[in-house]
Amino acid sequence: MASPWSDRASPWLDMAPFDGMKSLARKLVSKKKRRFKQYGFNLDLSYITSRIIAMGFPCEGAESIYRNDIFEVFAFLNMFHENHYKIFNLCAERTYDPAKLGGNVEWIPFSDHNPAPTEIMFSFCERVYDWLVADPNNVIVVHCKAGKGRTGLMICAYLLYSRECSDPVTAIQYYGEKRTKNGKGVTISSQRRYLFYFYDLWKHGPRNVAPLVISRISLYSSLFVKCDILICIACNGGNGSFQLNPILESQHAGSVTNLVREGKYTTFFFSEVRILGDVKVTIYDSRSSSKPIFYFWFNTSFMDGNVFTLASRSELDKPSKSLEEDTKTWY
Ligand SMILES: CCCCCCCC(=O)OC[C@H](COP(=O)(O)O[C@H]1[C@H](O)[C@@H](OP(=O)(O)O)[C@H](OP(=O)(O)O)[C@@H](OP(=O)(O)O)[C@H]1O)OC(=O)CCCCCCC
Repeated sequence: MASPWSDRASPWLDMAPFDGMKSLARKLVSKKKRRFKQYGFNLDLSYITSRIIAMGFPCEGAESIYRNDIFEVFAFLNMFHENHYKIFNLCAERTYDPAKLGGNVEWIPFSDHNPAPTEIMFSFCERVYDWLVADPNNVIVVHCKAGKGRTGLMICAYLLYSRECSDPVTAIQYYGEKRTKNGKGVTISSQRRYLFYFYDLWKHGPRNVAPLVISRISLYSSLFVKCDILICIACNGGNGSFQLNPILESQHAGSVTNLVREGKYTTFFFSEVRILGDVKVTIYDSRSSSKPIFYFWFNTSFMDGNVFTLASRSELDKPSKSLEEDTKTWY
C-alpha cells in the first residue's frame, strides 16, 4: 500500500540533521524492524496499512538517541495526519505525557513478551473501528516499547476483526512483512496462540468459560533432571483482566503431592489445582528464580480434551537457551 503523504517539504529538514552516532544507534536498536526514513525523518515506524501505523516507543532525553524522539514523532504525525491520528500505547513498563503527542492517546498497558486477554483484544478492535469509521482520513498509531510484539498482536487482531486478513496465519505473515525485514513480527508463542483464540471467538462467537483442575505437570528435558524446579501458576478467573492471581507456587509445602523423575521426564502431581480463564504457567530453576526457564499462557475455554501439550521448545515463551529443541511439557 502506498504511503499516504504528498511530497510537501518537511519542516523536519530544517532541523539539524541526525549525526552518524544517533542514526547508527537507532538502526542497531531497531534490529530487523523497518524504519521510516523519508522527508528528513528517521523513525522506528512502519505503515502496516495506509491507516494503521506501528512504531517504537516515543522517548525524551538520552533514550531518544536510540529510540524514537517524541518531538520528531509529533512533527511526523502533524505533517501527515494532523487532527486525524489516535495513538494506542500498549507499554506497561513506561509512559509519557499524552499532551506531547496531541493528547489523543489511549493507554492499554501490558507486559513485554506476553499476550493480552481476548476481551481486551476485542475492546481494542472496537475502539479502533469507531475511530477509523468516523473519518476516512483517520489513522491509528500503535506502539509498545519496540513496536513489534505487543503492537503486532493487537494490529493482527484488528486485521482479522476488520477482515483485512482472512485468518491468523495470513495476518501474522502480512504484519511481519510490513513491520520487519525478516518477517518476524509476532514471535512469542502465547501471543500467536491468543491470536488464534481471538479468531475463533470472532468467527464462532463466545465460548463457555470452563473451569479446569490441574492434577499433574510433566516436563521432558535433561535440564529438569539437574535442577530443582519451581512452578508458578496464576490465572484471572475468567474475568478478562490482566490481573492474574497466584493459584500455585510449588515451593510452598503441600502444593505438590508427589514428584516422579524417570530419565528426562519429571512429573509433578498436585492436589486439585483449580484454574479458570487466562492462565500463566511459569517454570523456574530454584537456584535462579529471577529469570524463568520458560513460561506460557493458555485459556481454559480452549482446552479441547484433558491434556494441554507444548511439544517443542519453540512453543514455549522466552525459553532458556539451555533447553533442548525437543523439550516438551504437558498438563
Ligand atoms: C550504540 C548502541 C548499541 C545498541 C545495540 C543494541 C542492539 C539491540 O539488541 O537492540 C535491541 C535491544 C532490545 O530492544 P528493545 O529494548 O526494544 O526490546 C524489544 C522489546 O522487548 C520487544 O517487545 P515489544 O516491545 O515489541 O512488545 C521484544 O519483542 P518480542 O516480545 O516480540 O520478543 C524484542 O525481543 P526480540 O528482539 O524479538 O527477541 C525486544 O528486543 O535494545 C536495547 O537493549 C536498548 C538499549 C540500547 C542501549 C544503547 C545505548 C546507547
